[in-house]
Amino acid sequence: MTKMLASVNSVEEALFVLQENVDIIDLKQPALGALGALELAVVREIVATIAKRKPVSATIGDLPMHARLIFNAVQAMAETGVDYIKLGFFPADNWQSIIDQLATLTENSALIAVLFADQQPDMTIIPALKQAGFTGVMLDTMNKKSGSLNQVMTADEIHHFIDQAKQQHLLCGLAGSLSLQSIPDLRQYQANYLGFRGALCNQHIRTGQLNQYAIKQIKLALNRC
Ligand SMILES: O=C[C@H](O)COP(=O)(O)O
Repeated sequence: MTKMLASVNSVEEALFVLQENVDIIDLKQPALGALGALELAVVREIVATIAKRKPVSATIGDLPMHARLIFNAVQAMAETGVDYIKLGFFPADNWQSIIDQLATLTENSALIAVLFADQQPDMTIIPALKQAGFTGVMLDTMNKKSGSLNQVMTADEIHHFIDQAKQQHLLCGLAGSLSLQSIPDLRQYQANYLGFRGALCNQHIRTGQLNQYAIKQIKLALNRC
């Protein structure tokens, strides 16, 4: 079954989606970018409040591709006790050296690499992620105005991504301005989870308030996947 990841930015929102029984509670500050980070103190508070009732993931922010900066951010996030740490691979030519450095953290932390579908991501990196001990890889979009995942990538490209991730036994997720209407089409990929923020909010405004009806509809549609 394809699970539902819901991105939230506060203790209140985390409790709200917990009550709606989403599968993964993802901590992110949408106002700060595609993978905007929450303050570590807020992350710690949410981890304590959720108290293992659902897995919690968190992003480390839209950081420049500096290996030491990313290493430090991942290490600091790991200390909050989140179950998964999501880090974005933004366009750069040093992905391999970043992956190599992070390999020392994967023994104790579950890392999820986020590749950006609207930035022509280099999917040949997927075996290297596995070799370094990453737990998963997902697609998202960097520019939230560029359209949804299935508008910026062809079905063949998405299938290729899923195949590569599954061949490496990595958890694989899909996100990027997904909506309730995209779910029937996304079913074919059999991803481990689909991630949502904008579609969970009033008027699909990702920095706005969560909408209970929208969350329920998406959860129901995913139950049919
Ligand atoms: O990881 C999932 C994201 O929070 C997706 O955000 P979005 O639906 O606004 O593109």
